[in-house]
Amino acid sequence: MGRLIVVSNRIAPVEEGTAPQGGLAVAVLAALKEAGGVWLGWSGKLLDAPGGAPKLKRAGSLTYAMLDLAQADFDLYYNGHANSTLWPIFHYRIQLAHYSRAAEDGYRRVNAQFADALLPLLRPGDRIWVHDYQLIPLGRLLRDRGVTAPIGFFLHTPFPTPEVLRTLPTHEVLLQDLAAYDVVGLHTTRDRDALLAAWHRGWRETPDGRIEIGGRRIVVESFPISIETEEIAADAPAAWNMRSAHRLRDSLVGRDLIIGVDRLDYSKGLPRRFEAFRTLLERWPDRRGRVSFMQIAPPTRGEVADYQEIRHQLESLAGSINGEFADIDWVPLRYLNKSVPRKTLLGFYRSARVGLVTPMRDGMNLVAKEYVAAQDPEDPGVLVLSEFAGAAEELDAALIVNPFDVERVAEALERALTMPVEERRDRHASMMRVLRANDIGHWRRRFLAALEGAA
Ligand SMILES: O=P(O)(O)OC[C@H]1O[C@H](O[C@H]2O[C@H](CO)[C@@H](O)[C@H](O)[C@H]2O)[C@H](O)[C@@H](O)[C@@H]1O
Ligand SMILES: O=c1ccn([C@@H]2O[C@H](COP(=O)(O)OP(=O)(O)O)[C@@H](O)[C@H]2O)c(=O)[nH]1
Repeated sequence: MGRLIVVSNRIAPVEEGTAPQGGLAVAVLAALKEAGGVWLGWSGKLLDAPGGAPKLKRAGSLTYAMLDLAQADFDLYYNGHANSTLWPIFHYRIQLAHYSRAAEDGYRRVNAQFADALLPLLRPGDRIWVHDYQLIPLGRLLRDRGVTAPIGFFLHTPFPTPEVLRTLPTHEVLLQDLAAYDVVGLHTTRDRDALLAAWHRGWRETPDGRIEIGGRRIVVESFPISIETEEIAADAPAAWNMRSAHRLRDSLVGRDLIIGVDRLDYSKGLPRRFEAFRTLLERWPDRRGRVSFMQIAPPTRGEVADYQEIRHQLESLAGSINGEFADIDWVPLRYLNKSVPRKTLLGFYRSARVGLVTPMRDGMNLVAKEYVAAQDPEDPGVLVLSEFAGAAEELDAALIVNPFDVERVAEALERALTMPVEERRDRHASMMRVLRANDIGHWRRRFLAALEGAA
């Protein structure tokens, strides 16, 4: 088996002993340690005139290749086309998409820089695994440069239905870019079906389940990303005993906790989620003084105007809910604009009676899975989950809600807060079966087996 070459916009912390954050980093690091190889990504540095070649750092059989970018290119590539055009369209927020040719040119220019940086690092027998919407053109750019190695692509966001995708003026180019890969992985069958529908009559399914398109046979499959289920379940009791978790529970003085953990992104449905909590307090006045909602929302992509806008909106909503309901000894909504270490989060999840995960659209949503895995199986909390999170396809034993229906979300919260322990245990056990069968190792092995098959 050859080396594995991973390319993603961000790479996991390079410092020795730093724990990787999030499913992607955990899975990619495990795969790279197993096979040896290279992880190419943006260095996190923006320079006036970057050198071109990535900085290399070796860690055993793994080489990190870190590419500096020019500030002007980064604005067009990351803040521009990736996060102001593709991200909103892929999350069905077409009114928020701001397409510009200049931004798309910048996006393609940076993808070409990634391709040029990767070429000298490749060896015969390598397999290449490209991640996410920031790098869709990369596979075709590598092919143009003569690379014949198998190249797989995994999309971490949803893939929109054809009518929504058509709002991207250059969607045909994007579809051709995707067809240049040997394996295209998506989170859910819904995303896979959307991609096949967008390719409309240009493909046919072969008897072995592959897709023949543009004279090539490729794999187009759903590979739902997951978490380190056993590790999280094993670590959660100790995390529950950490000082931070004790401080949280002490501050609750016996009140129930509802928890939300999301990047401060408009796709996560936070304004309606806050409104649902307000509705809970309005319709069930007994809940006042007896339940607290803690929303952890680290800021993200702060240079993009729509992210600044959602931040202002939430500050105003949090203020208005607390202003209306807070008492001298109770603040209903705790709204934190900071990131919390993942280990600490496990203790918080386990302390919360309800995990509230209500994105308007989300590729997967690992927080939903982490919340479940961190629960005490004897006295588990309840997951309230949006039907528009990829995780809902697997976690159907959660209380599934439509996040556009604020009243219903409030009703689900009330139901979760009053759910008998037997029902909570049953639902939890059912979700844990799914999370054990499809953990992060399973996800990685399935994708790599498909890529190996292409080789
Ligand atoms: O790199 P950023 O711009 O700071 O954003 C962080 C990541 O956000 C997105 O995450 C997605 O991947 C998760 C794991 O597959 C998935 O559960 C979630 O639903 C997605 O939103 C983005 O796709 C990544 O590229 C970003 O690095
Ligand atoms: O303050 C925070 C907020 C989030 N996370 C982690 O970031 C990841 C978020 O992944 P998810 O799929 O839920 O959403 P994304 O941010 O990738 O869209 C999860 O592993 C969280 O545990 C974290 O470590 N600290």
